[in-house]
Amino acid sequence: MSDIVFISPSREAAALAVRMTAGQNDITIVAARLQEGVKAARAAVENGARVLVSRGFTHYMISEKMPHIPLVEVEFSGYDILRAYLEARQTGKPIAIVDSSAIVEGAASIEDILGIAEQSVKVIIDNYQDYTLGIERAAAAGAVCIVGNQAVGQQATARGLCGIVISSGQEALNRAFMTARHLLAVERLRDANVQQIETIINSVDYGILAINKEAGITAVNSEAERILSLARADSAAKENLIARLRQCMAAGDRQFGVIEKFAPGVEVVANYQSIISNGEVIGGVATLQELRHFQAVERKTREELARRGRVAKYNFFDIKSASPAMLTAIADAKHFAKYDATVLVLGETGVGKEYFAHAIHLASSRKNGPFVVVNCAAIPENILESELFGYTEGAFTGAKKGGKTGLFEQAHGGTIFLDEIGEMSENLQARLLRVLQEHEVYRLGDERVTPIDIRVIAATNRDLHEMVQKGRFREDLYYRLDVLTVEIPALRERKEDIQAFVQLFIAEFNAQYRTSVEGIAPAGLQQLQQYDWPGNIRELHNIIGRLSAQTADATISESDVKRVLKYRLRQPPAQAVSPAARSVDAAAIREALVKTGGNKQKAAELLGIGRATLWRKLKNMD
Ligand SMILES: Nc1ncnc2c1ncn2[C@@H]1O[C@H](COP(=O)(O)OP(=O)(O)OP(=O)(O)O)[C@@H](O)[C@H]1O
Repeated sequence: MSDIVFISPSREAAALAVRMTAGQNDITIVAARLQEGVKAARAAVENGARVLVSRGFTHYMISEKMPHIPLVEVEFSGYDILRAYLEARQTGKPIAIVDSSAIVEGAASIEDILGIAEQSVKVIIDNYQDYTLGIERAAAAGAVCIVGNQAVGQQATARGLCGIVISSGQEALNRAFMTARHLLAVERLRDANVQQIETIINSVDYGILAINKEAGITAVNSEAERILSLARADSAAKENLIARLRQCMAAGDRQFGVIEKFAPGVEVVANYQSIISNGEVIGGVATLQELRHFQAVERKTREELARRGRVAKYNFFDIKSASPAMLTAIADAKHFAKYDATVLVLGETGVGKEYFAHAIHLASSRKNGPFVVVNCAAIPENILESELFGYTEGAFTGAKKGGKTGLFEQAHGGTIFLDEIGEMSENLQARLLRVLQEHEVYRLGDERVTPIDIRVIAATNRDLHEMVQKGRFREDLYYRLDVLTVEIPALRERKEDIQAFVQLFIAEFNAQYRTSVEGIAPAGLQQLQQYDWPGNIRELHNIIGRLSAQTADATISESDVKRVLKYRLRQPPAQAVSPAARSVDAAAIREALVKTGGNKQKAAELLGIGRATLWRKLKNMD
């Protein structure tokens, strides 16, 4: 079956159409009239016909019974009527035309041309069932030769009159077929559009349900069907949804984020929106998403942030102490967390400044935002600048295609932790000051400013005040940073915490190394408490790691501890020493690097200092 089907009420027209379309297979011709014609039309559509063509009352009946199918009417042309009249005139009998108003009115001008207008009878019939009546009226008016459509012609002949059939000629059929082909092209275009829209609405991961002005559903995607089927009373949920949508349409507005309870345990976040065309509400569309989907997305976002190291891991629960100085620091930090202001964390290397930064972020209103850690000493200055501020494509040789978002921008809505702020170059200090003052950043190579909403937590083990006096740190930046200050005491000032850390770290390494160390001998603990801990908790952590790996027994003995501490580069001093004396000197660094074959990570561990601290010190060594 072709896409176009011509249901021809007349056999002659059907035969003509077959001749006309020979060699083309886009039109199928079926000869059938009236009820049979409708049946044939139905069968054609069932077999895939997209456009129908018909004529006269058969056309009229198909259009009545199948209003949604594109249907073209073969209209008689002036030639067709003229041909019928010429044939009628040849009989020499009184002529009448019996047909629909369009044909009868069209015939009037032809009668004028032929000069037979005066004597001919005109009968208009508006319903195909009226044609018998029409013929009788024509006969009563004295007509013998009856011109009309196929049904009229045949009926007149059957009544003993002379029936002349107006049959569609080539021109009328040509015109009808051209219109049908054009309609088919439009249909195909519409199919493609519908297909495209259907694919789009089915590819989104939320439900879409649209209705027209009369509340008839015009679109529903598979996700909407799935969500609706979750509600056991499926149709009730749908009714409810449509009622809500109609309310929204009546007001011509939209409602976003409405939580609807569809069924026990099934909550849906719905958005309702009116569809407005030419200032008139012509429908509405609802989008639906299960609440648990949002929760999953939020979880995924957090996981993604965690994967990229953009999430804080420690909170105040992880920072415990029995030392009064430390308890003060914790209380200060908890208090400051509530204010959305810059915090400066001071303390020697390895005291846990970063732990504090994590905890402050998680106790603040920004806890769900990103937490970005930047170690200003670990990254060379020019790289640090592009890392912090980002750059546009082509900003410098080697700039990544598409540019890069800076860490300040990545921290938007959250906190950026600038560790080792004392190591920042003057240029970067100036740029940071601007960020703190203006709350905006410029990417390298870009004129445009990007507003950002971040909280800065800065940390240093340097004496910033002294650096300001020596002109090595900007005074204005120092005063901006030194507002909410937390000072973390060194481990040697809180020896009461050593035992708890030892237990904590033993458990950590047991899990990591699959060992089963149970504890430490009191004399061993005493040794640890006498040690100076220049590398603070980080150093203690490393020492316990080594002891856990080396100890063969369940308990770490005094001699184990002594042996490990003996290998420390600096022996524990008898009493507290000045900060200058505590610092790891250049000779010790060289020795550590020699011992570790130049491995900086291992050298830092051996020295009990952070890797970043080692890099910084190396930078300052000649
Ligand atoms: N509260 C704590 N609980 C457990 N371990 C801790 C704690 N605080 C610090 N540590 C240990 O000490 C190490 C150093 O901590 P952190 O990085 O926070 O110190 P820091 O003061 O920022 O050091 P640096 O100045 O060298 O950057 C951590 O990796 C961890 O092993």
